[in-house]
Amino acid sequence: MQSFSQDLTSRKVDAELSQLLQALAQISAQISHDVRRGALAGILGATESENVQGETQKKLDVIANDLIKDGLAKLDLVKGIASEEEDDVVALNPNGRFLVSFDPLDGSSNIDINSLVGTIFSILPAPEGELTQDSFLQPGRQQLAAGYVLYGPSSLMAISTGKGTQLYTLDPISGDFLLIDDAMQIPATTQEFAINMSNQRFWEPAMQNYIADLLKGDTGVRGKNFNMRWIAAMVGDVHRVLSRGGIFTYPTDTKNPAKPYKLRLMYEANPMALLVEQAGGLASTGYQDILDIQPEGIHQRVAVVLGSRDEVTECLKYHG
Ligand SMILES: O=P(O)(O)OC[C@H]1O[C@](O)(COP(=O)(O)O)[C@@H](O)[C@@H]1O
Ligand SMILES: [Mg+2]
Ligand SMILES: [Mg+2]
Repeated sequence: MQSFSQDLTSRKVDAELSQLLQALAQISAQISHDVRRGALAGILGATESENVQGETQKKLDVIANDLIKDGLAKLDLVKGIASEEEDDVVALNPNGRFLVSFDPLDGSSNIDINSLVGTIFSILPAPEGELTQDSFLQPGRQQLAAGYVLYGPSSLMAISTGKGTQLYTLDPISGDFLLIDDAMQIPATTQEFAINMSNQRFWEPAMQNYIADLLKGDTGVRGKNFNMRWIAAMVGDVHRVLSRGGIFTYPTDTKNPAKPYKLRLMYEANPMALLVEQAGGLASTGYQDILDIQPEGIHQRVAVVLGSRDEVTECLKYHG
């Protein structure tokens, strides 16, 4: 099996981008090690602080954030970072070629129940001049690379540098990620959907009608039965979609009018959209391809509908 670094070389990935991706892989291996030790590594439970989005930070949110921030600071390649757990952008090397946005720990509510969590990241080219939030506000199509690491029964890493989506598994003995799928492909059709059904009454009519037709199964217009899954960690739900197909959505809702969307564009939706598109799937807000959105803020939230091409297309018909 090829190691991650061998695979990047054989794909002719730019040497510095490759170095940055390998650093992210190494840091993730460290996070994986801490996740695996659980209570023994002192990672469980909450801190006394909140992030800029008003969410209580879990200890592992902060530990993972600091591991990534400190690891990237050592590299000299990164001009700045934007993280779910940092209010503002953090400047690193003024001459760095890259910007990295990341969700250090996705699925925070799963940590204390020993369920799936992961890390999601997105790499953009660094514009000239002083680093500000504006430096990051580039549409997702500009991403040079994106990936996630899923800390599950085994730790897996999915990466795209814009030429397909590759999957690697962590060998916990050597600490290396090894290539296990060099071209992930999402089946175009599916009978599986993922949505937080408890928000049903708050969705807009388009989503209400689409899900209602899935629930009618072979007695309704879809003429087939659907199964439902919800891991409550986007990284786990998207990994399932990449592995065996499906549709995953966190749609617009009116539960909290000040917060109509849940998922963050820069470090959740954009990187996942690149991985999904590069594996033959679609990623939309319901009205626009996620990768075409012109971002307006580093912590901006968006509606997300992604997965199997034909099923996402079906869902988009309801949106008009
Ligand atoms: O609590 P809900 O409504 O099930 O939401 C789950 C969603 O929230 C998230 O956990 C948000 O991510 P964070 O844990 O990084 O804040 C997504 O990964 C997931 O899809
Ligand atoms: Mg998240
Ligand atoms: Mg998070």
